[in-house]
Order: sequence, then structure tokens, then C-alpha cells
Amino acid sequence: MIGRLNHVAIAVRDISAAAALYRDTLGADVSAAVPQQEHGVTTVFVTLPNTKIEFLEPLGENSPIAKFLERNPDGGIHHICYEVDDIIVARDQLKAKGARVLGTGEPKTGAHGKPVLFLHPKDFNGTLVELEQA
Ligand SMILES: C[C@@H](C(=O)O)C(=O)SCCNC(=O)CCNC(=O)[C@H](O)C(C)(C)COP(=O)(O)OP(=O)(O)OC[C@H]1O[C@@H](n2cnc3c(N)ncnc32)[C@H](O)[C@@H]1OP(=O)(O)O
Ligand SMILES: [Co+2]
Repeated sequence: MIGRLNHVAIAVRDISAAAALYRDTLGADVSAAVPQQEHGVTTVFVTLPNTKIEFLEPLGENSPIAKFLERNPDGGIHHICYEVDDIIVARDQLKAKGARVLGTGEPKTGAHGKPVLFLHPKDFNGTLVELEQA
């Protein structure tokens, strides 16, 4: 079911500082910041040869990463995103196996313009898992 590692997400309080750090200290290829209103975050993507890093900063009042940052004030790894061929097939298979799909269960459009879903961290070794349709 899961394929390539699409991205590893790091939640931060200051996405401009995080982007500058990776660009200026690590010499990384860093995108502009893009608000993702539907997700309650602003994103920056760091393009690596074999995957991406996604920086997340809270956006708006009810950001889903706000409490994570209260627990982790310096920031931290927030989720991992795997690619799947068909996100509805994957979702239904996962639900049939008892995994909890977060939100309404219907995919949202993610930062790459593809459907994404999230699986509860308590079901996957304490790690928030995002699925993105390849
Ligand atoms: C743009 C898009 C894209 O890539 O295209 C994105 O990534 S959008 C990325 C932003 N969107 C999302 O993350 C959507 C999915 N996330 C969510 O719905 C939420 O963050 C939850 C996963 C439900 C957690 O929400 P919240 O922290 O407010 O709830 P909570 O405090 O009750 O947490 C429930 C339990 O899960 C744990 N927990 C919370 N967030 C966690 C994380 N990122 N990794 C591992 N564990 C985590 C808490 O410590 C707690 O454990 P204990 O019970 O042991 O204390
Ligand atoms: Co993500």
C-alpha cells in the first residue's frame, strides 16, 4: 500500500527563521512560504535529492499543530507522509483494519494539490502518518 516517502514534516514557531537556517546554514533548496488555509498551517518545502522536508507554522486560530508546539516549544518532527496509488482504496483498507482516519475521513487537497489523509498517531507507533495520492 504505502510507497515513496513524500515528506517529513517539522513544526516550527517561526517558519521564516527555519527556512533561512536550512538555506543559509545547510545550503538547502527552500521554497517560498505558502499559506494552506484549509489545513491551518503555512508551509515551506525543502527539496532534497530523495524526498522533501515540510516546515509547518500555525496559521489562524484553530491550527491543528498549535498544541503540538505547546508541547514542543522548540519545534519538532510532526508527521511523515507516504505516497499511495489510490487514497480512497488505501483509506478503506485501513479502516477495515481498524486504523483511525482523522477528520471527516474524506481527503483534503494537500500542499502538492493532491488528496491527503491523516492517520491517528496512537495507531502508528506514536507517529502521525499522512497519506498523499501519488
Ligand atoms: C499541508 C499538508 C500537506 O502536507 O499537504 C499538511 O501536512 S497539513 C499538517 C497539519 N494538519 C494535521 O496535522 C492534521 C492531522 N492532525 C490532527 O488532526 C491533530 O494534530 C491530532 C493528530 C488529532 C492531534 O491533535 P492535538 O495535538 O490537538 O490533540 P491531542 O493533544 O488530544 O493529542 C492526542 C494524542 O496524540 C498525540 N499527538 C498529537 N500530535 C502528535 C504528533 N504530531 N505526533 C505524535 N503524537 C501526537 C498527543 O501527544 C496526544 O497523546 P497523549 O494522549 O499520550 O497525550
Ligand atoms: Co504534510
